[in-house]
Amino acid sequence: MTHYRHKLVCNCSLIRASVLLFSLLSSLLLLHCLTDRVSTITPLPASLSRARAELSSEYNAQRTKRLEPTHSETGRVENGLAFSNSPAKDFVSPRKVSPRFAGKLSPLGEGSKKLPQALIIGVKKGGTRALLEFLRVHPDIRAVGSEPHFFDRNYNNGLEWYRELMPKTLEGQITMEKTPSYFVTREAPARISAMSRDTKLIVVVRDPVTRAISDYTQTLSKKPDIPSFESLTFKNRTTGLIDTSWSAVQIGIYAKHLDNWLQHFPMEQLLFVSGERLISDPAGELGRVQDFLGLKRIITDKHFYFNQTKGFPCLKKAEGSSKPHCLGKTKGRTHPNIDPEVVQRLRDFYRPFNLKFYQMTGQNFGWEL
Ligand SMILES: Nc1ncnc2c1ncn2[C@@H]1O[C@H](COP(=O)(O)OS(=O)(=O)O)[C@@H](OP(=O)(O)O)[C@H]1O
Repeated sequence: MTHYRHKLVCNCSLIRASVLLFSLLSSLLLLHCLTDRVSTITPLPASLSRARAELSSEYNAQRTKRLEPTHSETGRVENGLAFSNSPAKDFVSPRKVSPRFAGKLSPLGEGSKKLPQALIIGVKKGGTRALLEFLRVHPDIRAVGSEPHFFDRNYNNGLEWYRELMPKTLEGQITMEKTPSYFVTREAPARISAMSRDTKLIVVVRDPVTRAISDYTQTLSKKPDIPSFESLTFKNRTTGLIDTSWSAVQIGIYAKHLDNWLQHFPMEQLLFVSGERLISDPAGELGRVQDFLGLKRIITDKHFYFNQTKGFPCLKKAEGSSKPHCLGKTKGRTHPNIDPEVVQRLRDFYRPFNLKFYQMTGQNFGWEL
């Protein structure tokens, strides 16, 4: 009996020792794995990366807010382009990140800066800021907040300079930027094609007459002493000859500008977004854009509400935020009243170009002709 009890005690100690040894080994193994995870960050499979990206979306938005330069009236960069999207100093362990602090740029700073695969190339005052802000809600899109003006003003800085401006992206995410002046820049198509022949190009177009008035309203807000819209429209008011060298008029000759792009890109690589429908049916236009970019239709009706005070659709939640977000007060300015005769003269001027543009794009934009 004593012998049996002794044997039982021995067995129990042996089992206890084995359990202890096993748990010690498991802890060591776990520690090793964790160390390995931090020192060598291997890219995650696309689906996992995306899931993580979605989880960390707010974190990124908060960072982006801190890092992005402020925009001028025109949405142009005021404090230079050299801002960074590199990981914040206030490192947050991914396991500690609550969904509230999620971001497409993971707190580990994963991903890499890539040249854009898609660009919003125009048109000025078409609604380009609204489109970009709406698109940024998509977890598979990462965009530069400012306008880089690389293919017009900053081309001599080189592609590496341009790439440095881009936010980091994970596998499967699309890098984007918007610079509305590209559409009217003669050299832009060849330069973009030299970067990549596969670049997807998005153009937000708006009735050229309203666009011209919007353009003028913007200039007037900065230089209140400029001549009237009516006098700037004409080379000679008595003969009624339109001044096509005035940029406010020139930009709206869409067919002419498009012709230049078609020398370098096939039509399938261009998408035309209606600036008017972007206001009346933002989800509808965003659906087309997501399809064009080969993305899942994530941005839908549920993301928008119509803000009566602003008079425009706004986001229920901006990228990574839980708060409603409308564009700033430089978007949706009140236009001055323009002499109806001048407006009519401009409509007559644009009619043939608009018809040509409808024909080229195979889309009827419904502008008053
Ligand atoms: N959701 C929403 N909120 C506010 N504004 C909106 C929106 N959607 C389109 N728009 C129209 O966008 C026009 C400005 O166009 P852009 O952003 O392309 O201007 S810019 O070229 O970047 O300066 C701006 O032109 P104006 O109304 O003349 O100010 C707006 O009509």
